[in-house]
Amino acid sequence: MTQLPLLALTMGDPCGIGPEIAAKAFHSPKAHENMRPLLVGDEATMARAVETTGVPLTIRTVSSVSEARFTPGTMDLLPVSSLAPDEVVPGAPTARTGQAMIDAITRSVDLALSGECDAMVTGPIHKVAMKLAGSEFHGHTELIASRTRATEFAMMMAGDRLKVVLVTIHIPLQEVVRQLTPAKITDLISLTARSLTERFGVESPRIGVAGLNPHAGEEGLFGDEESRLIAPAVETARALHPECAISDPLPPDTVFFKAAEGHYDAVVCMYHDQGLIPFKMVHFHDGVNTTLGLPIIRTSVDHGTAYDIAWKNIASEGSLLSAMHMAAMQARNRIRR
Ligand SMILES: NC(=O)C1=CN([C@@H]2O[C@H](COP(=O)(O)OP(=O)(O)OC[C@H]3O[C@@H](n4cnc5c(N)ncnc54)[C@H](O)[C@@H]3O)[C@@H](O)[C@H]2O)C=CC1
Ligand SMILES: NCC(=O)COP(=O)(O)O
Repeated sequence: MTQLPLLALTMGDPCGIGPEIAAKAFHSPKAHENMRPLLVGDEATMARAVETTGVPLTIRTVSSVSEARFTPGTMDLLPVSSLAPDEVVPGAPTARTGQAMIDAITRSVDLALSGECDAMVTGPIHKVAMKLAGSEFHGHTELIASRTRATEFAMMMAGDRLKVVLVTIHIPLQEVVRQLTPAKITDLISLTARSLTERFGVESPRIGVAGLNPHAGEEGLFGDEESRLIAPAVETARALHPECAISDPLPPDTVFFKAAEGHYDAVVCMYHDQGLIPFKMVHFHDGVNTTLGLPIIRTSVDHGTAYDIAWKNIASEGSLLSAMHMAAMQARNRIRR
């Protein structure tokens, strides 16, 4: 990469806060520090977002990436949909608004796969809107993995103090134990180790592994998943990654504060909220969601569509700016290696 990393940003669900935070982020001087952002989305929706937020930003539509100029004060926008203003009602997604947000994602994936951009950064989408548009996928992670033909992928939530990676993602709690296997846990630890090195530049990763049960099972008194599933997975992962320090299954109530104090580069978590509750307590306004294991770089905001405050000019663009900077950082690390 001879130039600054080029990022394709999706506007997210038009009925949520995505367009507003994109307008605010593009207006921020931080959006042009060491990167070149291009918005992929809907022109009329973005024009309304600029008006709603009151940011002095000129929208410049382009028909290809090569036409973008990346001038501060200007948003280069590659249109992929043409929603009429009255089609976008805050908090009320339709099949058409859902399709518009999906089209922005798929176009950005294709730009990243073809090398026309160096990374993609996604705005928040609503899972119901995906369903209304007829998508078979629950969220970005599954859609992007399918389009890039990735078979081994994972959700990492990343911030300066805490990084968590999830063995299981969007499934009911009662399914979690059924879906945990030593092979799945080993693969996830292994993907975390490789990604910390390749994407984050950590040469000898220190990985904390959370247990599942209170007190990590308390020697079998409160459950045996630690000894039966997690400890064997850790042993295999240690043999595969002698360069890493991988913990035993640790009590989940203390592993996160130790990680936030710098003892671990990432914590492997057994289920969604085990990782996301401590993560959002620490990093709600600057945290990033990034997908590991893809052939492209993808980061995202850590929050959702916030329908309750959509189009009210309240939403913070902090997480989106962090996601942009993390995408640029990963793109630079990939080139360096
Ligand atoms: N990256 C993505 O696309 C994500 C999408 N989602 C999806 O978003 C939808 C709504 O999810 P919820 O659980 O309601 O979470 P949410 O993050 O949309 O909202 C939770 C609370 O945080 C507030 N909030 C969220 N983002 C904010 C921001 N930037 N500034 C200020 N306040 C903010 C909201 O107003 C609300 O009170 C769901 O469909 C969920 O699956 C959730 C997380 C990430
Ligand atoms: N809890 C994170 C979340 O729901 C985001 O999912 P995705 O759209 O990034 O797959």
